[in-house]
Amino acid sequence: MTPTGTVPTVTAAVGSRPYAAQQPEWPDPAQVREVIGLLRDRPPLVSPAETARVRARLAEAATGNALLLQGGHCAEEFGARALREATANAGLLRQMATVLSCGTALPVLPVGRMAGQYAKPRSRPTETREGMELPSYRGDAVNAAGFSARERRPDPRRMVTAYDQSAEVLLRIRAGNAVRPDVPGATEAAVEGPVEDLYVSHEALLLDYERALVRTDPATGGRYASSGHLLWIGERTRQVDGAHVEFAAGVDNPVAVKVGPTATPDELLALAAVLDPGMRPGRLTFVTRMGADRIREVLPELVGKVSASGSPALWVCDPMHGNTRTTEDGAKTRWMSDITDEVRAFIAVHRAIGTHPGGLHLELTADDVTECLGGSTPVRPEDLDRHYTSVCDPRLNRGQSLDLAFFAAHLWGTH
Ligand SMILES: O=C[C@H](O)[C@H](O)COP(=O)(O)O
Ligand SMILES: C=C(OP(=O)(O)O)C(=O)O
Ligand SMILES: [Mn+2]
Repeated sequence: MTPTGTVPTVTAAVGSRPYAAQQPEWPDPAQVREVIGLLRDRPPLVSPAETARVRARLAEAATGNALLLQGGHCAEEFGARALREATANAGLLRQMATVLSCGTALPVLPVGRMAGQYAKPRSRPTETREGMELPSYRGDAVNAAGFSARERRPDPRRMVTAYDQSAEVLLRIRAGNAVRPDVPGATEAAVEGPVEDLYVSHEALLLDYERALVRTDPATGGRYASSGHLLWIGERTRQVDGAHVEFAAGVDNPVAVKVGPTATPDELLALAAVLDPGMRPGRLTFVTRMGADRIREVLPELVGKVSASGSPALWVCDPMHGNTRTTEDGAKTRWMSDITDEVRAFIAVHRAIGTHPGGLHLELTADDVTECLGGSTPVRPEDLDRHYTSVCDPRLNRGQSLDLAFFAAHLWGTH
């Protein structure tokens, strides 16, 4: 197996507007304008009060008094099956949060990669199979995963479906927040306990969609992104002078930035200055995704210099994206041993510096998939094609997710 590397895209300014990396090539600009108009008229998916609540909870994590548990699909899909999965995944995240909270004696904020995770950055603009070259799949908000010219053609009307599907997912999550059916023994009275309401997050990648859903907070007059509570900027679009950072700087939501092993302290200091000039705990999260083989070498200097600058950024570990490997058959996978090793190193680095290891960011599903390898009921290389359904990156299945929650609870509690 070979490691799958990532290289941040180089930006180039176009006119006075910052360059937006990783955007689809929409075939019909008039249709894009029409869709943007439709989205501008839709009600907000999340309220400013909810986003402010998430920010306050993240501020507690940033000051060492809570943890963030972010998780869900790499790429959500449209359709009824995905809605059932969203309910199951929300239940799994709540269970994991309970495990982590009991093991660490800290409140754990569960945040789904859900209700908006429909756009994907890709390493290559096209994909070639058996001599046929087509545009890469960029998430259900852009095109379809099937390998035909019709399915891969970017269709802006999919952004309206992304909005509608997000609204459906949110309905289910809100219902779960009210009754919490998936936490064993949970009753209305137990809601006071370690399980928090679940909120939603996604990568703010598709700027036509995100910009169309920016709303004004009637209480403050501020601008906020109404597409999700917590938005993040990916490793491939985190250029400090790029359009994604400009977008995030212009909204009041809590924002996160993915940070890979090629990041420099100066890049993170510049991002902190642009995204969190007021140094307000809860506003900015750095999600580090270094890879088990690089984290010990790369993370200490980044954390050391950013925290020495006075930035109150929350630090969270994504042990998935630096540990992707491709099998000889071309399937992307990840080993539980690499994932747990990166989490262990993440905690050790923060403990050594005296900063707070503030949580986890995971790709997972409650379904019994065979996409990541290992675990207490191990998935073996020969199992991979038995139930591999991800349209993008390999996810932990239910058992592997719970394994990781128990492992992390133990590590956080003892290190
Ligand atoms: O999360 C998704 C992937 O890491 C990202 O889209 C890159 O995947 P790719 O290398 O298959 O394009
Ligand atoms: C693309 C992703 O991550 P990253 O930007 O860290 O590569 C992702 O979270 O699916
Ligand atoms: Mn992914």
